[in-house]
Amino acid sequence: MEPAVTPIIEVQGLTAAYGEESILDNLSFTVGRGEVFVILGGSGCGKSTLLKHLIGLYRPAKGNIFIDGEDLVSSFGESRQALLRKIGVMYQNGALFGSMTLLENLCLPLEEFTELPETARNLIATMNLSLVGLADYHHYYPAEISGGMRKRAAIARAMVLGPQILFLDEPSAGLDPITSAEMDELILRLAGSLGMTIVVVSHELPSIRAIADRVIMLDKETKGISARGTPQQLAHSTIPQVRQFFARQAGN
Ligand SMILES: Nc1ncnc2c1ncn2[C@@H]1O[C@H](COP(=O)(O)OP(=O)(O)OP(=O)(O)O)[C@@H](O)[C@H]1O
Repeated sequence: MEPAVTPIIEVQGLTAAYGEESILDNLSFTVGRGEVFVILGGSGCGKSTLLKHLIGLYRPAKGNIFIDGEDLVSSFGESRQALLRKIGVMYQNGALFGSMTLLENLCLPLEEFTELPETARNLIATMNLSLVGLADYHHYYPAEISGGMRKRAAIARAMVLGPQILFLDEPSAGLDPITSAEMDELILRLAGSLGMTIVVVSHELPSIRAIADRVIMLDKETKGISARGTPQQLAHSTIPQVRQFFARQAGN
């Protein structure tokens, strides 16, 4: 028998609410190590809400989240900090500091969270910029580079502390098709070469088809997961709503 592999993320019975209003109800799923896992769904179905729970920004109304076998929900203090260090996040708008160069943006978390000397910090920051193809741009300010490059720089910053899991909120949003395809290639390269687990919130179906090992599709009506599986499985779903979602994009 194959040894059971602990999933890197395990969500059990997650209910998420803002005040009295529940947005997600009793969600359970796992993300395997090294997977590119996509959270998909229409506007307002709770994708960002789920992401914010997975990265520890919000605590669930009910349920458990295990990261690398450790309980995120009840963690606190130093062990919570250690757990959160396993996670890197790229927010939808990148959120780089405009007054700092790309290198300075990447050095900032290293200054804040490590005791490394400046030369080591610069080396790690430069290495991470190289990983996303921006080695030659380390002295540029965010406003001096394109939107796609800013997103790649934001991914490099999310990786600079060496997380095991990378969360990307809508990495292709607002990018033209070519730049979006380059973003897909980058995601596949990071997962393939570095073995990172990457959780992507997206509703860009061409991109989902290109990158996803597995997808969960959230449903606003039921507040649950309406479909789960590989993109190929979802394209042949017996649920018309899920099938239509994929078919619509295929016609574009
Ligand atoms: N901080 C908040 N307080 C109260 N309600 C919120 C808050 N954030 C989101 N919501 C509500 O929760 C629901 C889900 O929002 P969420 O942003 O998670 O959806 P989404 O799937 O990411 O949507 P989109 O694709 O449009 O970004 C929406 O009805 C939204 O209005």
